[in-house]
Amino acid sequence: MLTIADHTFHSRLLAGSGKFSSAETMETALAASGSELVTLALKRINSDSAHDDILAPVKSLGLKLLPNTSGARNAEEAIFAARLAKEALGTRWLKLEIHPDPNYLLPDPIETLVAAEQLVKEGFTVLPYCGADPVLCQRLTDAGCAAVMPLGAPIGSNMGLKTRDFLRIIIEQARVPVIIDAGIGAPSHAAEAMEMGADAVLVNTAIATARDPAKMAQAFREAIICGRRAYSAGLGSAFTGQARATSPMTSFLDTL
Ligand SMILES: CC(=O)[C@@H](O)[C@H](O)COP(=O)(O)O
Repeated sequence: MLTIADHTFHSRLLAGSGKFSSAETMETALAASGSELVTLALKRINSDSAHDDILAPVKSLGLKLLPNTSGARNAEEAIFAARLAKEALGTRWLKLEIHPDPNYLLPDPIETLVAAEQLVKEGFTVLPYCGADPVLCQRLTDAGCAAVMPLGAPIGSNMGLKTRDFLRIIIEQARVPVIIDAGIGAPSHAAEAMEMGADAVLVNTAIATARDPAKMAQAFREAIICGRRAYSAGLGSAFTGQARATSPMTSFLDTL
Protein backbone atom coordinates (compact mmCIF):
# COMPACT_ATOMS: atom_id res chain seq x y z
CA MET A 1 0.00 0.00 0.00
CA LEU A 2 1.17 3.52 -0.79
CA THR A 3 0.15 6.27 1.60
CA ILE A 4 0.37 9.90 0.51
CA ALA A 5 -0.92 12.43 3.02
CA ASP A 6 -4.25 11.04 4.27
CA HIS A 7 -4.88 8.73 1.32
CA THR A 8 -3.90 5.11 0.76
CA PHE A 9 -3.52 3.55 -2.69
CA HIS A 10 -3.14 -0.07 -3.76
CA SER A 11 -1.29 0.88 -6.93
CA ARG A 12 2.19 2.41 -7.01
CA LEU A 13 1.72 3.60 -10.58
CA LEU A 14 0.61 7.17 -11.14
CA ALA A 15 -0.58 7.72 -14.70
CA GLY A 16 -0.65 10.74 -16.96
CA SER A 17 -3.51 11.63 -19.26
CA GLY A 18 -1.70 13.46 -22.08
CA LYS A 19 -0.67 12.35 -25.59
CA PHE A 20 -3.28 9.58 -26.05
CA SER A 21 -4.66 9.29 -29.56
CA SER A 22 -8.27 9.33 -28.29
CA ALA A 23 -10.31 9.48 -25.10
CA GLU A 24 -11.27 5.82 -25.57
CA THR A 25 -7.63 4.74 -25.84
CA MET A 26 -6.82 6.70 -22.70
CA GLU A 27 -9.72 5.17 -20.77
CA THR A 28 -8.75 1.60 -21.72
CA ALA A 29 -5.10 2.20 -20.89
CA LEU A 30 -5.89 3.81 -17.53
CA ALA A 31 -8.11 0.88 -16.61
CA ALA A 32 -5.35 -1.59 -17.60
CA SER A 33 -2.72 0.33 -15.62
CA GLY A 34 -4.52 -0.23 -12.32
CA SER A 35 -3.53 3.33 -11.41
CA GLU A 36 -5.71 5.10 -8.86
CA LEU A 37 -4.18 8.56 -9.18
CA VAL A 38 -4.14 10.34 -12.52
CA THR A 39 -2.56 13.64 -13.33
CA LEU A 40 -4.07 16.04 -15.80
CA ALA A 41 -2.95 19.43 -17.00
CA LEU A 42 -5.29 22.16 -15.93
CA LYS A 43 -4.58 24.04 -19.16
CA ARG A 44 -6.09 21.17 -21.17
CA ILE A 45 -9.38 20.86 -19.26
CA ASN A 46 -12.68 22.02 -20.63
CA SER A 47 -14.58 23.86 -17.90
CA ASP A 48 -17.69 21.84 -18.76
CA SER A 49 -16.36 18.79 -16.91
CA ALA A 50 -19.21 16.46 -17.89
CA HIS A 51 -18.13 16.76 -21.53
CA ASP A 52 -14.41 17.03 -21.12
CA ASP A 53 -12.51 14.34 -23.07
CA ILE A 54 -10.03 13.74 -20.26
CA LEU A 55 -12.07 14.42 -17.13
CA ALA A 56 -15.14 12.40 -18.01
CA PRO A 57 -13.29 9.06 -18.51
CA VAL A 58 -11.11 9.61 -15.44
CA LYS A 59 -14.20 10.29 -13.34
CA SER A 60 -16.10 7.34 -14.77
CA LEU A 61 -13.23 5.02 -13.72
CA GLY A 62 -13.46 6.44 -10.19
CA LEU A 63 -9.82 7.59 -10.18
CA LYS A 64 -8.44 10.30 -7.96
CA LEU A 65 -7.47 13.48 -9.79
CA LEU A 66 -4.07 15.06 -9.50
CA PRO A 67 -4.26 18.32 -11.43
CA ASN A 68 -0.88 19.64 -12.52
CA THR A 69 0.34 23.16 -13.17
CA SER A 70 2.18 22.28 -16.36
CA GLY A 71 2.69 25.43 -18.41
CA ALA A 72 3.38 27.60 -15.36
CA ARG A 73 6.69 29.45 -15.74
CA ASN A 74 7.03 30.80 -12.21
CA ALA A 75 5.58 30.51 -8.72
CA GLU A 76 2.94 33.17 -9.30
CA GLU A 77 1.49 31.38 -12.34
CA ALA A 78 1.58 28.02 -10.58
CA ILE A 79 -0.23 29.38 -7.51
CA PHE A 80 -2.87 30.92 -9.76
CA ALA A 81 -3.32 27.60 -11.61
CA ALA A 82 -3.54 25.70 -8.32
CA ARG A 83 -6.31 27.94 -7.02
CA LEU A 84 -8.20 27.54 -10.31
CA ALA A 85 -7.82 23.75 -10.12
CA LYS A 86 -9.22 23.75 -6.60
CA GLU A 87 -12.29 25.71 -7.70
CA ALA A 88 -12.82 23.86 -10.99
CA LEU A 89 -12.16 20.32 -9.80
CA GLY A 90 -12.89 20.45 -6.10
CA THR A 91 -9.54 18.98 -5.05
CA ARG A 92 -6.65 20.37 -3.06
CA TRP A 93 -4.29 17.72 -4.41
CA LEU A 94 -1.77 19.22 -6.77
CA LYS A 95 1.20 18.18 -8.83
CA LEU A 96 3.28 21.35 -8.73
CA GLU A 97 5.14 21.72 -12.00
CA ILE A 98 7.08 24.84 -12.98
CA HIS A 99 9.29 24.75 -16.04
CA PRO A 100 10.18 28.05 -17.67
CA ASP A 101 12.28 26.52 -20.45
CA PRO A 102 10.09 25.03 -23.21
CA ASN A 103 12.98 23.08 -24.77
CA TYR A 104 14.03 20.95 -21.84
CA LEU A 105 11.03 21.38 -19.49
CA LEU A 106 13.37 21.17 -16.52
CA PRO A 107 11.75 22.23 -13.24
CA ASP A 108 12.78 25.55 -11.70
CA PRO A 109 13.94 24.67 -8.16
CA ILE A 110 13.65 28.14 -6.66
CA GLU A 111 10.18 28.95 -8.01
CA THR A 112 9.02 25.43 -7.09
CA LEU A 113 10.09 25.86 -3.46
CA VAL A 114 8.50 29.33 -3.22
CA ALA A 115 5.20 28.04 -4.65
CA ALA A 116 5.24 24.91 -2.50
CA GLU A 117 5.65 26.94 0.69
CA GLN A 118 2.69 29.16 -0.22
CA LEU A 119 0.41 26.34 -1.40
CA VAL A 120 1.05 24.22 1.69
CA LYS A 121 0.05 27.26 3.80
CA GLU A 122 -3.19 27.43 1.78
CA GLY A 123 -3.98 23.80 2.62
CA PHE A 124 -3.00 22.12 -0.65
CA THR A 125 -1.58 18.59 -0.71
CA VAL A 126 1.48 19.43 -2.77
CA LEU A 127 3.43 16.87 -4.82
CA PRO A 128 6.24 18.82 -6.49
CA TYR A 129 7.94 17.75 -9.71
CA CYS A 130 11.61 18.58 -9.17
CA GLY A 131 15.14 17.85 -10.23
CA ALA A 132 16.87 14.84 -8.72
CA ASP A 133 18.48 17.09 -6.11
CA PRO A 134 18.63 15.57 -2.62
CA VAL A 135 19.02 18.96 -0.91
CA LEU A 136 16.00 20.38 -2.71
CA CYS A 137 13.94 17.30 -1.84
CA GLN A 138 14.74 17.86 1.82
CA ARG A 139 13.76 21.54 1.55
CA LEU A 140 10.47 20.63 -0.15
CA THR A 141 9.80 18.09 2.60
CA ASP A 142 10.55 20.71 5.27
CA ALA A 143 8.07 23.00 3.49
CA GLY A 144 5.34 20.42 4.07
CA CYS A 145 5.07 18.70 0.68
CA ALA A 146 3.24 15.38 0.85
CA ALA A 147 5.70 13.64 -1.51
CA VAL A 148 8.57 14.55 -3.80
CA MET A 149 8.65 13.78 -7.51
CA PRO A 150 12.25 13.87 -8.77
CA LEU A 151 12.83 13.32 -12.46
CA GLY A 152 14.51 10.28 -13.99
CA ALA A 153 15.13 12.12 -17.27
CA PRO A 154 13.48 15.02 -19.13
CA ILE A 155 9.71 14.79 -19.63
CA GLY A 156 8.74 12.78 -22.68
CA SER A 157 12.31 11.61 -23.37
CA ASN A 158 11.78 7.91 -22.49
CA MET A 159 15.46 7.81 -21.48
CA GLY A 160 15.00 6.06 -18.14
CA LEU A 161 16.78 6.70 -14.86
CA LYS A 162 19.60 8.99 -16.00
CA THR A 163 19.69 10.47 -12.49
CA ARG A 164 19.88 7.12 -10.67
CA ASP A 165 22.83 7.95 -8.40
CA PHE A 166 21.03 11.02 -7.04
CA LEU A 167 17.70 9.20 -6.83
CA ARG A 168 19.40 6.69 -4.51
CA ILE A 169 20.39 9.49 -2.13
CA ILE A 170 16.90 11.02 -2.27
CA ILE A 171 15.36 7.64 -1.42
CA GLU A 172 17.85 7.02 1.39
CA GLN A 173 17.06 10.39 3.00
CA ALA A 174 13.32 10.44 2.32
CA ARG A 175 10.79 11.39 4.97
CA VAL A 176 7.87 11.48 2.51
CA PRO A 177 7.07 9.18 -0.43
CA VAL A 178 9.44 9.44 -3.40
CA ILE A 179 7.65 9.21 -6.75
CA ILE A 180 10.00 9.00 -9.72
CA ASP A 181 8.48 11.14 -12.42
CA ALA A 182 9.31 11.75 -16.06
CA GLY A 183 11.48 10.07 -18.62
CA ILE A 184 10.52 6.52 -17.65
CA GLY A 185 10.37 4.92 -21.08
CA ALA A 186 10.03 1.19 -20.44
CA PRO A 187 8.65 -1.16 -17.80
CA SER A 188 12.25 -2.16 -16.98
CA HIS A 189 12.98 1.46 -16.01
CA ALA A 190 9.98 1.45 -13.67
CA ALA A 191 11.07 -1.88 -12.19
CA GLU A 192 14.55 -0.48 -11.57
CA ALA A 193 13.08 2.53 -9.76
CA MET A 194 11.00 0.26 -7.55
CA GLU A 195 13.94 -2.08 -6.87
CA MET A 196 15.89 0.98 -5.67
CA GLY A 197 13.18 1.65 -3.13
CA ALA A 198 11.10 4.34 -4.80
CA ASP A 199 7.58 4.45 -3.40
CA ALA A 200 5.94 4.92 -6.80
CA VAL A 201 6.50 6.09 -10.37
CA LEU A 202 4.58 8.39 -12.70
CA VAL A 203 4.40 7.38 -16.35
CA ASN A 204 2.70 9.09 -19.26
CA THR A 205 4.56 9.21 -22.58
CA ALA A 206 5.72 5.58 -22.60
CA ILE A 207 2.16 4.34 -22.20
CA ALA A 208 0.34 6.90 -24.33
CA THR A 209 2.67 6.58 -27.32
CA ALA A 210 3.04 2.79 -27.31
CA ARG A 211 1.62 0.89 -30.28
CA ASP A 212 -0.81 -0.76 -27.87
CA PRO A 213 -1.24 1.60 -24.90
CA ALA A 214 -3.46 -0.75 -22.87
CA LYS A 215 -0.98 -3.62 -23.20
CA MET A 216 1.90 -1.29 -22.26
CA ALA A 217 -0.06 -0.03 -19.25
CA GLN A 218 -0.51 -3.62 -18.11
CA ALA A 219 3.24 -4.23 -18.60
CA PHE A 220 4.07 -1.23 -16.40
CA ARG A 221 1.59 -2.40 -13.80
CA GLU A 222 3.28 -5.81 -13.57
CA ALA A 223 6.83 -4.40 -13.66
CA ILE A 224 6.08 -2.12 -10.74
CA ILE A 225 4.67 -4.97 -8.68
CA CYS A 226 7.76 -7.11 -9.48
CA GLY A 227 10.18 -4.27 -8.71
CA ARG A 228 8.55 -3.56 -5.37
CA ARG A 229 8.54 -7.26 -4.49
CA ALA A 230 12.26 -7.50 -5.28
CA TYR A 231 12.95 -4.44 -3.13
CA SER A 232 11.08 -5.91 -0.19
CA ALA A 233 12.87 -9.26 -0.70
CA GLY A 234 16.23 -7.49 -0.36
CA LEU A 235 18.53 -7.54 -3.38
CA GLY A 236 21.92 -9.26 -3.13
CA SER A 237 24.99 -7.01 -3.12
CA ALA A 238 26.73 -6.18 -6.39
CA PHE A 239 30.51 -6.58 -6.60
CA THR A 240 32.71 -5.15 -9.31
CA GLY A 241 36.05 -6.28 -10.58
CA GLN A 242 36.04 -9.89 -9.44
CA ALA A 243 33.97 -13.04 -9.65
CA ARG A 244 32.58 -14.82 -6.60
CA ALA A 245 31.95 -18.54 -6.97
CA THR A 246 28.33 -19.52 -6.69
CA SER A 247 29.33 -22.91 -5.20
CA PRO A 248 32.50 -22.38 -3.16
CA MET A 249 34.87 -25.41 -3.20
CA THR A 250 36.20 -25.00 0.33
CA SER A 251 34.74 -28.11 2.00
CA PHE A 252 35.73 -30.38 -0.95
CA LEU A 253 39.29 -29.02 -0.98
CA ASP A 254 39.54 -29.47 2.79
CA THR A 255 39.21 -33.27 2.34
CA LEU A 256 42.28 -33.51 0.01
C1 LIG B 1 1.79 14.09 -17.32
C2 LIG B 1 2.89 14.61 -16.54
O1 LIG B 1 2.75 15.02 -15.42
C3 LIG B 1 4.21 14.64 -17.18
O2 LIG B 1 4.64 15.95 -17.17
C4 LIG B 1 5.09 13.72 -16.41
O3 LIG B 1 6.20 14.33 -15.92
C5 LIG B 1 5.33 12.43 -17.10
O4 LIG B 1 6.48 12.37 -17.86
P1 LIG B 1 6.62 11.31 -19.04
O5 LIG B 1 5.67 11.75 -20.08
O6 LIG B 1 8.05 11.39 -19.45
O7 LIG B 1 6.25 9.95 -18.50
